[in-house]
Amino acid sequence: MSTPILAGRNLVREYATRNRRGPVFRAVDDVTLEVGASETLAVVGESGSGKSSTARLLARLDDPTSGVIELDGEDVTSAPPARLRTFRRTVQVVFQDPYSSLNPRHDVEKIITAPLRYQGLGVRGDGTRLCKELMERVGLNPDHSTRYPHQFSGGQAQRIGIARALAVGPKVVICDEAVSALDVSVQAQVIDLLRDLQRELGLSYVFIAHDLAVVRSLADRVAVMSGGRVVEQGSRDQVFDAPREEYTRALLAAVPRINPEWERRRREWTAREGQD
Ligand SMILES: Nc1ncnc2c1ncn2[C@@H]1O[C@H](COP(=O)(O)OP(=O)(O)OP(=O)(O)O)[C@@H](O)[C@H]1O
Repeated sequence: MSTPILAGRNLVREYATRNRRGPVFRAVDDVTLEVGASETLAVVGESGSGKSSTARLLARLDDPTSGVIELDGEDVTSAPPARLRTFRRTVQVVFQDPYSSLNPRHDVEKIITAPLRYQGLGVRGDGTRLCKELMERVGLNPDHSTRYPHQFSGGQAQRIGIARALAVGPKVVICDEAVSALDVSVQAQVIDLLRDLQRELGLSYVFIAHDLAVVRSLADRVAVMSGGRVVEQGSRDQVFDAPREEYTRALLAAVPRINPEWERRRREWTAREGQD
């Protein structure tokens, strides 16, 4: 890989424990990850292994206790606000739960064009056209730009989140469990969309997931996390076909564990499918 487009080096994130005088809890422990242009790096691991905390650091939504974040080789760890705004033009995030990450009081056009307003890129006049183009691009009916999040199914709402991420023309999209709570068939459709977008736009993805089946169809490289550390990192084929670590072998062999909260959402969102 030439200079990675986004990298985290020796990242550490400590949280204070409930007992403030007690020891700090190290959720991310010396993690180094790199993603190259048009590449997908999958970060996998069990619940609590530190994936989301790492994603938040890479997205500059949280500050590392120590370590460095680099964009195109430039250290942006303590970037001033103006630089951070440019960073957000290049690195966007799609979150796990589309409903809680989309403002329920805003219509789709306002949601999708929000990052442009944040960037001060001004969307007056052509905001509607841009929104409709993006909606079409992610497989949504552009006539629904005046609808609100609750009027969409889970899969459709996640497409809105993807359109919003694309609005500023990013190079990297961090997908934090972006398809985990979707029904399996909807999951496959959203993954197909992500793959098409990558091909067309040359996007890089950091794809956070606990579901290895999902990762296999998308990843170029895989990093396996456990207890806040990266325990194994390699090409998709190496990690899947010849895992070096016992932990990875166990993860590959594990029967997917049902998370009751995701199951509840999955049922609720599935009920909304085909609503429109
Ligand atoms: N703000 C916080 N304050 C204290 N502890 C936290 C905080 N955020 C995360 N943690 C802890 O850090 C550990 C790693 O959490 P993280 O969410 O990064 O893991 P994960 O692999 O993404 O798991 P999940 O898939 O369940 O979200 C967990 O033990 C979690 O309880």
